[in-house]
Amino acid sequence: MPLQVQQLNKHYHTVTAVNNLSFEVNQGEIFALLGPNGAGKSSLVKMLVGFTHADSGCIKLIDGSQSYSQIPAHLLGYLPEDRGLYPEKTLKQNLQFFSSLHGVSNNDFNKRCEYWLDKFSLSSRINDPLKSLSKGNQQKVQLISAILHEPKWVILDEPFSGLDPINQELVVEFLAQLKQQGMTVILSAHQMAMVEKLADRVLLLNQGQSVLYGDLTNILTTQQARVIKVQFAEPLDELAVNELKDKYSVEQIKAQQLQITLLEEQSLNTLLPSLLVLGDIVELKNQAQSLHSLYLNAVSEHNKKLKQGAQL
Ligand SMILES: Nc1ncnc2c1ncn2[C@@H]1O[C@H](COP(=O)(O)OP(=O)(O)OP(=O)(O)O)[C@@H](O)[C@H]1O
Repeated sequence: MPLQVQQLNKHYHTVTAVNNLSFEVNQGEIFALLGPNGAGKSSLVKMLVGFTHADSGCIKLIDGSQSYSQIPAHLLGYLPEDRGLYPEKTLKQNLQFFSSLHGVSNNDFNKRCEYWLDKFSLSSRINDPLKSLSKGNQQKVQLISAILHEPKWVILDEPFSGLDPINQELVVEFLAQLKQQGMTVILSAHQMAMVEKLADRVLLLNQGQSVLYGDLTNILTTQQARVIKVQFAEPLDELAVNELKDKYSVEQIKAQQLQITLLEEQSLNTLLPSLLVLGDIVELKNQAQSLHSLYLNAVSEHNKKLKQGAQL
């Protein structure tokens, strides 16, 4: 396992940014860090790249026979939260500067620069000052600057931010291509539709804690089995529905239709008798879940648990 994070903690004064976090990133995968604003994603990324240090816990990266306590600069391509290129310099000068820091030869630089600028439809702007580009196009140049040296590990903090849907799709292709070339990609993002297309595995953070973690396809399939849509023959009695709401997470979609999300400790077997009391069932089926709705549910459940814990 090339990257292992164990029981990591990071505090800023009274704020716990990362709370007892453990996870692993497999070589060659696209690993998505998700979570609401302030969940701790950037704090975690800064520790992974060695910009800040954990208060406790450990990070272990294995590369061949070497072991590191962060992702070392020579293996890393990094798109930081605070973007930092030189606005007065041309696209080529910016890209050349970052490549030279990593010792990329002129020949390799020219080939890769031409290739990626073409991919992002920026070839005609190569000699323009960066500041003359739109914000989104500047972001694309910054993405290219992070990978021109073809690092083994790529960490991208919000690569989709500020991009229109067409350019978001281009970044999806860009990331898929990095994976194809054998790079391991860790990205933080708020665009669940993009993450769903791309990510092999995800870690959803809320208030510094892990809320969902694992293989994305498995998570979506498991969750689909937990969300049940039930169609009744007759409109439902309000009091009876409220009683069901005391025991289950229930959303009344129409007068004759409910959607129930089962918690981990609940099952369809125990739910069924409570449903039959409500009336005749016409149809009962699993509801496909998007990562977006899964994210909202998981964060909301976690916030409820934290609130209940605080009240005890
Ligand atoms: N340098 C700092 N000093 C004090 N508090 C900080 C610092 N950096 C982060 N925090 C706090 O740590 C928590 C986690 O912040 P972080 O930036 O890691 O979240 P995030 O998930 O990256 O958020 P976003 O999606 O908005 O970028 C927040 O409460 C934030 O205010």
